[in-house]
Amino acid sequence: MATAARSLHHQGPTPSNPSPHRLPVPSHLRPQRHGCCSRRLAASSSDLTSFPEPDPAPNGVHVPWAAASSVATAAAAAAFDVDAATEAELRENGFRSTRRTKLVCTVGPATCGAAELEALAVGGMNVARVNMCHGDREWHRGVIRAVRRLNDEKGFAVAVMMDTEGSEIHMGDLGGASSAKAEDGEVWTFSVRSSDTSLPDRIIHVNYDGFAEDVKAGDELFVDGGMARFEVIEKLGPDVKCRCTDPGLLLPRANLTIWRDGSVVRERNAMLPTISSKDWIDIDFGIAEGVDFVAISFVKSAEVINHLKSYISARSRGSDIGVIAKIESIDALKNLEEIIRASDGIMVARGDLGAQIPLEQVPSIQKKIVRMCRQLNKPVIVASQLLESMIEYPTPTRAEVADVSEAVRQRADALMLSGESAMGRYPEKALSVLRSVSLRIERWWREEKRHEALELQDVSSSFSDKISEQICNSAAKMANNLGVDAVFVYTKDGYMASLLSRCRPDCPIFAFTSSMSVRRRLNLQWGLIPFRLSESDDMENNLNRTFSLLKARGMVQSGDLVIALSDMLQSIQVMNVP
Ligand SMILES: Nc1ncnc2c1ncn2[C@@H]1O[C@H](COP(=O)(O)OP(=O)(O)OP(=O)(O)O)[C@@H](O)[C@H]1O
Ligand SMILES: CC(=O)C(=O)O
Ligand SMILES: [K+]
Ligand SMILES: [Mg+2]
Repeated sequence: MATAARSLHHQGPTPSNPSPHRLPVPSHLRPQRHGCCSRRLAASSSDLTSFPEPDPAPNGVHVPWAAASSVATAAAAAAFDVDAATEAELRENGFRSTRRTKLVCTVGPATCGAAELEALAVGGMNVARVNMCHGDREWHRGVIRAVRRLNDEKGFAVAVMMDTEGSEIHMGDLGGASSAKAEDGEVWTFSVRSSDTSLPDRIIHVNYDGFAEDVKAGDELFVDGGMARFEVIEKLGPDVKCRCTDPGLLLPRANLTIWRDGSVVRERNAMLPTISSKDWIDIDFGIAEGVDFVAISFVKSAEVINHLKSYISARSRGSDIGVIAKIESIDALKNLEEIIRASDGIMVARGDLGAQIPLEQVPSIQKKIVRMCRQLNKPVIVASQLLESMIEYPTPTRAEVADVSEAVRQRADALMLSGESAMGRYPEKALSVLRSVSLRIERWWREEKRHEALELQDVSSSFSDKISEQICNSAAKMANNLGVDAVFVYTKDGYMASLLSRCRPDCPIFAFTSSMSVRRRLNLQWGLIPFRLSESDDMENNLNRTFSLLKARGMVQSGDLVIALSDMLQSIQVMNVP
């Protein structure tokens, strides 16, 4: 592992001893389209200290939570938070119609400004993802802090996910060019020689030292899973000459996959560590900045997830960070179940997955992973190319809408935008397509009463957790049979809320927790509306307080039928809101 690790061009500390030093900041990685975010961030705070009145027509309109009408409510509400976008949705449509599928947006140059981030939050972004493959440290810091500021000042609860670069083989950055076109029959050179200056025409830098050793004449080279294809014709020391067989656009830092006789070549590159030296430094950075999730690229086994989880718990005392395993390699598929069990959530990273296995296998594998995650009670994100054409165009293709619908129908916890929100022309429109398609399919599901035949296996290990699980399974059944308006769950660590989410009940789940970080993490899970509430030990008191706070803000009404659960008491109650 150590030798392989060193052959990637990100030199740094070893995983067991990551040093806090910062990597140099390559200027070519700075975002191009919207320029410097930090400048915008600095200007945004002054106008937010007063709380405007609630907006009566809140769809898509910012409604600060503290807009509650009376002083008394404001004082009581100090111990109570709900996401401003959710509150708007609840008031407009009633809570039965809230969106259950969660939305993750990759932030990039098109969306890193404070105004663009706020527009995404208003549009329903539950999690903001930053990809450590792109952008520099200051840029990432600016985005993470801007999201935090948005949460603090405007009442959102957007979680932040940091996605590691991983030891993937990728091209360099094209010497600053935004793209390069490879034409049919052209000969290009892929070289491990690095160069600080821009490279001559048709020479592409590759970040992995073993590249020339791994390839053979006759191999196929896939750029970004097939955006362009080359055939290896000759090796000359560190240079590999290739002929373009499928013309296409080469983007900076595009991934490279080597294919031989119909399958992916995994030679020395199979030995590369899942978490590279640079990744460990990025993870330290993520811990320091208090991100909510770390997504690990190209996970091969459960071991690395376990290692990372103990690393994080040793380093980040108190604050817990969820570890998401990205399924995007053949090895991950071989060890799927143990990886899911070890992690706090899964991403079906269809981009790279589709470069490692035949494309026609991706849909069935997605379905299998989504199902397995539900069985094992782990949130699952379906990612990549959901609305790819919206990078360029303001409307999606019919095929894309069908793909999004299918992921919602499979009842994945979350859908993710990549390039659509990071560097596309229509980030907000793309998000609104995800939102409206999700709402439509979810409603269809409820109206048709298509309760799936999925028999949930037992998943909890301790006896106490088993009790919670039985309570949740029963509560979800009761909720559907009685047609209740909502299930309330009072939860310390979020586990009971996740067990309820797993049942995918017809009604929404109001999850109350006293922890801000638990609340943000619950934002990734299907059907949960996370609230922060400083709870007392007295359940009766909690309930009465919740009812009056929710009523004061127009989020429930007298007579609404509710099932209330508590993980502390392991209780279940059915009642009408007084
Ligand atoms: N911080 C950023 N700065 C500049 N461009 C970005 C940034 N984040 C994303 N992008 C652009 O958006 C595209 C899609 O983003 P995405 O995060 O899905 O990356 P990716 O490179 O396809 O890799 P991965 O497999 O890690 O998801 C990228 O290829 C890149 O062009
Ligand atoms: C999201 C990601 O990493 C992929 O699709 O490859
Ligand atoms: K990544
Ligand atoms: Mg990937």
